Amino acid sequence: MYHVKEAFYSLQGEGARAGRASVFCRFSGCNLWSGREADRDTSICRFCDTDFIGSDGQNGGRFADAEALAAHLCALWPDSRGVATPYVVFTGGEPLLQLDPPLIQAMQRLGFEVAVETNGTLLPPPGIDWLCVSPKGRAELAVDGGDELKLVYPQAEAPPERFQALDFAHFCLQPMDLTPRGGTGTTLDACVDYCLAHPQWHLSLQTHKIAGID
Ligand SMILES: C[S@@+](CC[C@H](N)C(=O)[O-])C[C@H]1O[C@@H](n2cnc3c(N)ncnc32)[C@H](O)[C@@H]1O
Ligand SMILES: Nc1nc2[nH]cc(C(=O)O)c2c(=O)[nH]1
Ligand code: SF4
Ligand SMILES: [Mg+2]
Repeated sequence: MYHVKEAFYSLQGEGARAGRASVFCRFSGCNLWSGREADRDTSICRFCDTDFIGSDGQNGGRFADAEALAAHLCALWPDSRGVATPYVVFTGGEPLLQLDPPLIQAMQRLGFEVAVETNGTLLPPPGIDWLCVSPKGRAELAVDGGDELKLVYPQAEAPPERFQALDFAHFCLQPMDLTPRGGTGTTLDACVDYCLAHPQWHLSLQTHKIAGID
């Protein structure tokens, strides 16, 4: 059984593939935070901008098997008449608590490229087409390579230097949105300064928030 908080069609807002049309599947639950505000300040990950509790969001629900969830997600992709490869982004919550080879293969049989956004604490199943890892300072990293390392910056316990020699094709620095913790704005200026001083790192803005889309 897969537990899905919500699913929607939008543009990938972040990272090296920002701007690409994508079906998002947001799984319920995370291993680094319960999702309850009362637990935020004592959790391993404390800056999360996402509600991933339950399965009550848009197009959310519980799905008995990979075929049922794959068909549900496929129906969110527009008729692109073969000119654009369908793209699904599995996120959460922590998607690697639930994503398995049958679901990856079911999406690929339907013609989708499969992307994942993970906190990097769990080993990914085989077959993922685009792996984005976003390390969290208080959590041990279990993944040492992938397509994209997307670090939310700054995190006192996760300086970029710790990750720069890992086996990733893209290194992205993403400003921390401070509003989930009751602040205002983002840490954009600090990210700009770091990327200027360390050209290995590319700036990743959360462009969906700028565009006002999901
Ligand atoms: C909500 S997480 C879900 C996937 C996975 N649990 C993870 O952490 O990568 C999706 C992405 O949003 C990033 N993110 C979460 N809260 C953020 C914030 N306050 N500001 C900027 N990025 C944030 C995460 O680091 C991750 O790259
Ligand atoms: N548009 C959009 N792009 C995203 N990229 C990663 C997201 C996530 O929450 O994992 C996300 C999201 O929530 N919305
Ligand atoms: S690991 Fe990801 S989903 Fe979990 S609390 Fe942190 S940012 Fe949110
Ligand atoms: Mg998001």
